[in-house]
Amino acid sequence: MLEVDGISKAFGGVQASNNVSLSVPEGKITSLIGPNGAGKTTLFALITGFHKPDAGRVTLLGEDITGLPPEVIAQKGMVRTFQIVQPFAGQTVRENIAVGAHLRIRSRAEALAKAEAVAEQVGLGDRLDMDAASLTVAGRKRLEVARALATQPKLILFDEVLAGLNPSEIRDVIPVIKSVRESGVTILLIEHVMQAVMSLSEYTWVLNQGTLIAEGVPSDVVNDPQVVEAYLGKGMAERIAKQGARNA
Ligand SMILES: Nc1ncnc2c1ncn2[C@@H]1O[C@H](COP(=O)(O)OP(=O)(O)OP(=O)(O)O)[C@@H](O)[C@H]1O
Repeated sequence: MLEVDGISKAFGGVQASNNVSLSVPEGKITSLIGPNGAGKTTLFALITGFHKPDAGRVTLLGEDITGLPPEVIAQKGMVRTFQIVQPFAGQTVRENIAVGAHLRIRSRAEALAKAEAVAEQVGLGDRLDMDAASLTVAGRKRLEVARALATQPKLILFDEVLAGLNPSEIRDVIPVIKSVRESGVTILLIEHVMQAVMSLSEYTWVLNQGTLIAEGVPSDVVNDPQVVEAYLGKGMAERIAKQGARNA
C-alpha cells in the first residue's frame, strides 16, 4: 500500500534518515521502533510531506507522492498524528474533530455529524461539548486519533499515541487502535511501549541512527542482538547473552 524506497534526509551534519526502504501492507497494523533520536518521527514527516527527502521515493497506492505537501497527501488518503497533541483551544471536542472532517466534507452540519460519529468510535462520545483544551492526556490522545480518522483515511501513521499514558489508559486505548484497523484503515505506528508493539503489530521495522537495522515479527525482532545493542548500548547485548549462558 505504501512503498518507501531509499529515503534519505540530513539536517546539517545529522543523517536523520539514511537510505530507508520499507513496504507497508494494506489492512494490517505494522510498527516502527528504535531508540530515542533514531529517526522515526523524521521518517513519518518525510512520508507524509512535512519534510522533503534529499533522495528516495514514496509511493502510495501505486502513485508517486514524493515531495507533495501534507494536505495533498491527506487528500490521497494518508495522514499522520503528532506526539504532542495540541487541540484548538476554545473549541469543543466536536469542533476539533470536525476540522479533520472538513478535508472531505464542505457542509458544516455534515462535518459536525461526522465528528460525532468518529467521537463515538474513539470513546469521546460523552465529551463532545467539552472544551478540547480541558481533556486529560488520555482524552487528548483519543482526540488526536479522532481528528485523523475524521479525514476518512486509508492509512494512518500514529506517532507514539500511547506515550504519557498510564498502564490502565494504555489498556483502554489499545482497543481503539484495533477498532480503527477493523474499520478498514491500515496503520503504521511508532511506539515505545513494547507491550503494545507486541500485542498490536504484526510486523515491525527497527531504526537506529537513521538506518534500518532489523525487521520482522516483533517477538523475533526484540531478541535480535543488534536491536538489543541499539537500545542498550554497545557491548550490552553480548554481556546479557553471556550472563544468560552463565545462569542457564
Ligand atoms: N528539523 C530538524 N532539524 C535538525 N535536526 C533534526 C530535525 N528533526 C530531527 N532532527 C534530528 O534527527 C535525528 C532523528 O530525530 P527524530 O525525532 O526523527 O528521532 P525519533 O526516533 O523520532 O526520536 P524520539 O523517539 O526521541 O521521538 C535526531 O538526531 C534529531 O535531533
